[in-house]
Amino acid sequence: MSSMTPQEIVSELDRHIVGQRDAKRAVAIALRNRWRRQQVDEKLRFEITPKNILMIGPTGVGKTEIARRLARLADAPFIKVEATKFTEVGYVGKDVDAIIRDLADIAVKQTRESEMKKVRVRAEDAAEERILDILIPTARSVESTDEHHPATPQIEGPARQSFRKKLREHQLDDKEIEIDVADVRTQLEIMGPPGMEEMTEQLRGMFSQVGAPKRKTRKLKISEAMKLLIEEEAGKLVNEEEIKTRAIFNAEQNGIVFIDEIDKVTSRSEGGGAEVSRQGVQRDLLPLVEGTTVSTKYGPIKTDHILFIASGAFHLSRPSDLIPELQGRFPIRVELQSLSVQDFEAILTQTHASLVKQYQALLATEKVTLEFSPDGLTRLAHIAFDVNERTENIGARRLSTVMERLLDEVSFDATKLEGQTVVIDAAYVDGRLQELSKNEDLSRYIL
Ligand SMILES: Nc1ncnc2c1ncn2[C@@H]1O[C@H](COP(=O)(O)OP(=O)(O)OP(=O)(O)O)[C@@H](O)[C@H]1O
Repeated sequence: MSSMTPQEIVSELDRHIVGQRDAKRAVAIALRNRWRRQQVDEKLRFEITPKNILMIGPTGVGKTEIARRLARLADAPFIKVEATKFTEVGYVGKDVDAIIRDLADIAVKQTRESEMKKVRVRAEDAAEERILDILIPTARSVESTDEHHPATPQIEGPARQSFRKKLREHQLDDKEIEIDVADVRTQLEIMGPPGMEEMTEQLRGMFSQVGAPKRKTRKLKISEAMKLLIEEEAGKLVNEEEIKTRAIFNAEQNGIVFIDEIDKVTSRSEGGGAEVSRQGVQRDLLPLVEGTTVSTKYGPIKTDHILFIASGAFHLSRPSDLIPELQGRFPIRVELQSLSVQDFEAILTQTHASLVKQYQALLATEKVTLEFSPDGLTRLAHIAFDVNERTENIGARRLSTVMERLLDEVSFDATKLEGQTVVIDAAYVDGRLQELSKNEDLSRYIL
C-alpha cells in the first residue's frame, strides 16, 4: 500500500497531467485515506468506507488519466468501464458483477507479475543451469531429473565455466538447442453460469488433473530458450495459492473502479423504456458501491473498500438526476476544467512522456533530429484548440490527431532524412495544417 502523502501524490500526478488541481487533490486524499484507514484500530477500520469521487468535466480533459495514474502510483488494480455498456440490448441485470470479476483477473495478473519479478534472479540462475546442462550433459543432469531432489551440484569444471562465461556475454545467443518445456495445453474451456464461478473453477481444476501436464521438446535459439526457461522456472518458484489470496486482498483493499459516462444513465424526466433501463443500471451498480460480495473464480470478493470513481460530462443532466442512493455514495464532487491553448502547449511539452518527446524518440531511431521551436508549438496548440472549437471538442485527444497530420511527411520520409535536423516552426506548422484547419469539412475528417 502506498504511503505517499497527498502532496507527494499530487506532485507525481503533475508530471503527467496538466492543471486539474481539484481532481488531483481529491484522488490524493482518497488514496491517503486508504493508508490512514490501515493504521486505524481494527474494530473501527471495518467501519470506515471509502469516500467515492464523482468527476465532472468535458471529454478528454484528464479524468481517466488522473485515475489511471493514481492506480499506477499505488500499484492498485484498476478497471475502467462505461456505464452505458449496461444499457445495451441483451444486457441481463446483475451483469455488473462482471466488473469485479474483471478486476479480480487484473489483480491476479498484477500480483503474479510482481511475484515473478521477486524470484527473477533465482529463475535466471536456474534457467542458466538448465541450459548449461543441455550444452554439457553432466552426471547431474543425466542421473537426476527429479526437481525435488536434485543431485548434489557438481564442482564446476572448466568447460562449464567457459560456457557459462560465453552464455553471459551473449556469445551463444544464436546457437540452437533443444529444450524440454511444458506444453501450452489447449485448455478445456468450462463456462459456468454467472455467480457460480467457484464451482466452475473447481470443475476446471478436476478436468485439468485428468491429464498430467505434457512436456514437449522444442528447438530454439538460446536467447529464446532462455526467456522460456526463465518463465518456467519463475512459475515453479511462485506459489499460486498465495498469489490468489494476495490478489483478492489487493482487489478488496486497493482496487479502483472507474465508471465512465455515468451521466448517460441518469434518469431524465421523459420516461419511457430507455429511462427504465438507465435507472436499472444505477440500481444494479448500487450494491457494488454500497458493499456486497461478488464470487469470482479466485474466491469471494467484498466490494466495501473498493474505491469507485465515476465520471461524466453532465451536459444534459446533473448529478442530482442520479438516484438518491447513488448520489449519497459519491460524496466528493470535483469539476475538471476545459483545457486552454496554454494547457495544450504544456501537455505537448512538459508532461513526462509528452507527444513531442515521443515523436522525437521515434524519429531519433532513424537518426532524424526533430526540433520544435517555441513559436511552432504555440501555433500547433492554437490550431488544435481552434479545431476543437469549430468541430467537436475532444479535448487533449485533438493533439494526437493534429500532431500525426503535422508529422505525416517527416514520418514517411524519415529514412531519406537520415542525419538531418527538421525544425518545426510556425511556418512549418502553417504550411502543413493551416488550410486543413480552416476547412471545417476537411477538419472533421482529418484532424
Ligand atoms: N490535463 C491533461 N494533461 C495531460 N494530458 C491530458 C490531459 N487531459 C487529457 N490528456 C490526454 O488526453 C487523452 C484523453 O484523456 P482522458 O482519457 O483522461 O479523457 P477523459 O477526461 O477521461 O474523457 P472521457 O470521459 O471521454 O474518457 C489522454 O491520452 C491524456 O493523456
